[in-house]
Amino acid sequence: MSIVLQSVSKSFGKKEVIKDVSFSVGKGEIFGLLGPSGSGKTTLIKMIVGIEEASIGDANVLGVKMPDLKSLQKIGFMAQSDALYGELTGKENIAFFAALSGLKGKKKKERIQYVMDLVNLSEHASKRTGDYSGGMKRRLSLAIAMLHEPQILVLDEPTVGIDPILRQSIWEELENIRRTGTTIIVTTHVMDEAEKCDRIGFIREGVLIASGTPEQLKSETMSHSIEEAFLAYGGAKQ
Ligand SMILES: Nc1ncnc2c1ncn2[C@@H]1O[C@H](COP(=O)(O)OP(=O)(O)OP(=O)(O)O)[C@@H](O)[C@H]1O
Repeated sequence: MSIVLQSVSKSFGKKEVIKDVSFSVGKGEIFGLLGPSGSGKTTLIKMIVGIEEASIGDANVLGVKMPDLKSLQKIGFMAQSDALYGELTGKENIAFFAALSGLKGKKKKERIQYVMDLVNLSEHASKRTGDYSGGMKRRLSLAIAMLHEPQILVLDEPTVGIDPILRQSIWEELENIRRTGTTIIVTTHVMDEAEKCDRIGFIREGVLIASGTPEQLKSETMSHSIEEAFLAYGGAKQ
């Protein structure tokens, strides 16, 4: 298993925002965390990346208990807001992050070209990112998260603010990345995106109320859609 959460709880002060959550994600799997705003999705993935530490329980990534600095090499993280330098071009931004991750010379050049092609940004590489559209910025952030060939890709709402056509293209990119054996965990509150995941976890008020393949979750609740299934498990309206 690439990611294993065992009875993880997280409190901020007296407020427990994650309550006894357990799930695991296998190599090459796309796992979606679905739940309304404030349900705890970001906090869960921050514990997987090691930005937050579980108050109780263990978050393990590739067999190592997080947080663990060395494991960061193996994880690509795309946060909810894009951390780009608006004055720099797409290529300069990506070269900056490539240098930070220790890539050099020919390998660096090759990786930059590869990830820029993967997210369809090569022809915009010389434009200032300050002039990029929201979707282009998200795609550049995705390219940056993938630069160092991470075994695990953690994406917090990668398609928020992106139109349906671009969203489709990002999902096609995720499929391509997964085919290379990369494990992907993604948060969303878009129901039709959840259908594209191999398995989904429904989160409500810090509790994992159900998990399984989209088909399982729908058939167990005799639902026609993921949204219906979410409501049937007791999830709140989006
Ligand atoms: N550093 C923090 N200190 C205190 N409370 C926090 C902190 N981070 C998150 N929370 C609280 O934890 C709860 C879960 O937040 P979280 O950001 O994980 O939700 P989310 O499901 O990712 O929401 P969204 O979809 O809006 O990003 C919220 O009530 C939030 O206010």
